[in-house]
Amino acid sequence: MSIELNAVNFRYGKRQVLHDLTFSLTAGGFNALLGPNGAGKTTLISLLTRLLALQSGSIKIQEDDLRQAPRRIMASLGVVFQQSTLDLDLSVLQNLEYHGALHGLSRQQVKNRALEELARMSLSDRLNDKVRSLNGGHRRRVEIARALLHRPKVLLLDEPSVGLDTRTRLELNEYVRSLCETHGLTLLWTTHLMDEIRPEDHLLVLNKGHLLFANSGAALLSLTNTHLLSDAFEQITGLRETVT
Ligand SMILES: Nc1ncnc2c1ncn2[C@@H]1O[C@H](COP(=O)(O)OP(=O)(O)OP(=O)(O)O)[C@@H](O)[C@H]1O
Repeated sequence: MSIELNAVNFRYGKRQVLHDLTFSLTAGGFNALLGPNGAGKTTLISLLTRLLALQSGSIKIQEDDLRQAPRRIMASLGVVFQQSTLDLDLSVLQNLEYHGALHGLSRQQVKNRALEELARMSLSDRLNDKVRSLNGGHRRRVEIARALLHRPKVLLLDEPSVGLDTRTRLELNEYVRSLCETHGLTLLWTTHLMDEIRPEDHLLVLNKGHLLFANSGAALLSLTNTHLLSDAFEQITGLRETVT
């Protein structure tokens, strides 16, 4: 499913934090939104999910304008926010049931779909466990399963690997990539960590609200005449990569 932004600007009060953003995402593929802290990644996700209202410019998802067809667009989006929104004292299934109900799914549908997604993650046996008992990587996977319950065409993930150790981060990244193939999803993964990115990915590099680059990782390597994406990122943003 294609996503296109055209001349999007955004201000918090008088402070402009997104500047004239025009780009599109590769349909059915892994798109990486890269940028250091404060670049505007979360603001952009908030506009796409309508948590913030668009002030100027337009966002189109598969020919639908976000302002004109918000319901249809929201039904086609799945979102994993930067801060976890799971209730730790509810079971995995209970966390999913509420979300399913919001999307008009019956309990049985939720259970079937939840089992389907959790099986893919080898977590079927944790359906009735409290989320509190899961490790960080598994909690993130449960959030992804929840975001996929209503079978969206687009999955937006806002820095999903924050707080995870390197191995868990990379496993999660690998898993999400496999979803592009199994679900035909258009994926937007935001991060500031270059080891989560591959040369074949479509990259959008944002810094201080300006789009610095929009093309493949391989094109970024060629543009900066470097061999490592981390060096290329450093060169284009003028910043060293920060690991949190
Ligand atoms: N509610 C707000 N009011 C005022 N300024 C804000 C607000 N939210 C974010 N900002 C500012 O907007 C800019 C972009 O922030 P945003 O959170 O979108 O960036 P980000 O790339 O997601 O950063 P991070 O990686 O730290 O989450 C920053 O300068 C931030 O301080």
